[in-house]
Amino acid sequence: MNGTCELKTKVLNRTNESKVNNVEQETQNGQYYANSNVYSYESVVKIAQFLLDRVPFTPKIGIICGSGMGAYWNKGSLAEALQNPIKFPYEDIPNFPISTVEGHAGQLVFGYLSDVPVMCMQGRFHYYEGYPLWKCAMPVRVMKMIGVTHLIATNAAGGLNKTYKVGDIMIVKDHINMMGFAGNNPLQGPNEERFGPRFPPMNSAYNKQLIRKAKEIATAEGLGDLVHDGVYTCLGGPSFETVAELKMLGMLGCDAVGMSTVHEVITARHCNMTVFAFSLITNMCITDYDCKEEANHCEVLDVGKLREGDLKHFVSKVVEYMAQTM
Ligand SMILES: O=P(O)(O)O[C@@H]1C[C@H](O)[C@@H](CO)O1
Ligand SMILES: Nc1nc2[nH]cnc2c(=O)[nH]1
Repeated sequence: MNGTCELKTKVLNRTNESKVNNVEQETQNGQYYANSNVYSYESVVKIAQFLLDRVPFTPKIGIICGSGMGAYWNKGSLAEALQNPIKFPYEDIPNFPISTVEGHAGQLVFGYLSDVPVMCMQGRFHYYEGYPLWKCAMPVRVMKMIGVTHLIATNAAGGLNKTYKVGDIMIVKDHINMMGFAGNNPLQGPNEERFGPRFPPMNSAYNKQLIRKAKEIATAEGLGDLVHDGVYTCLGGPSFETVAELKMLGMLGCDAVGMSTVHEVITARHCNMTVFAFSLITNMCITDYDCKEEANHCEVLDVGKLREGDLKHFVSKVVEYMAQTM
C-alpha cells in the first residue's frame, strides 16, 4: 500500500523537551539505581493527582493509541472521537515524558466513548525514542492511580502470519517478550510492592473473556473477516526487521511484530489491571529476499487512517461491553 503519505511535519523541538531528562529522581531508600524505576510511587501519585484535580470524572478504562490511531492531524482517529474531551499535552503534565514520533500526538485525553468515561494516551513512548522501558510504561501506572482497572492497548504491527492481510486486526492473545530475553524488562530494578509483586505471572496476561467477546463483537459489526487472534512480539526498533529476523520470529510462533505494547502490558498486569490489546496490521512482513518492497512508517500511518472508522467503532463497542462487566 503506497498511497499518499499524509505525514505532516511535526515540530519535535518543543520548548519543554528538556523535561524529558528532568524527572524527579525520588527512589526507594533515597538511593539512585542506574536502571531502576526512578518514578517512585509518590511521584506517580503526584502526576495522577495533577490530572484528577482537573478532570471532573474518574475513568476506569484506559486506552493507548498506536501509530496512526492517535495522530493529531487525523480528526477521525479514535482519540479524536472522545466526547467532551479534556486534553493535557504531555509537556503540560509535570514529570511526563513527551512523544517524538509522527503519528503520536502527545497528549492525554479524558472524555466519553459510548457514554463511558475513558482516558486515552494519544501517543505513546517507545524504547527507540531513548526512553527506558519503565519510562515508556509509566503512564500505565498513572492510569492505575487514577482508578483505571481495564487497559486497551493498541498498536500498529507488521503481519508475519501469512493468512493476515494489510488492514486486518489481530487481537493479542499472548506475547513474546523478546527484549526480556536479553534482561530488559520494565519491572527491572527494586520492586515497589504498592504497585505489585516482585514476580508477576504473565500466563494469563490477556483477558480471555474479553478476547472471546471482542471476536463476537467484530462478527456482529461486520468486521469478522478482518479479525484474528495471535501472538505479538516487540522489538526495540527503530529499524524494521531483516528477512532473517522475520523468518526466525515466524518460526518462534509470532504472528505480528511491533515496537511497543509488551512493556505496557507487563506493567499493567503487575498492578493487576485487566488487559485487552490488538494490533492493526499495517504492512506484511517481508520474508522473501527477492521482494523489492520495503517497510516504511508512511505506510503504517496511511493504513491507520484507512481503518480509523472501523477501529473507532470496534473500540467503542469493546468499551461498551467492558463497562457492563464492571
Ligand atoms: O506505537 P506503535 O507500536 O503503534 O508504533 C509502531 C511501531 C513503531 O513505533 C512504528 C513503526 O512504523 O509503528
Ligand atoms: N517492528 C515492527 N514494527 C512495526 N510497526 C508497524 N509495522 C511494523 C513492522 O513491520 N515491524
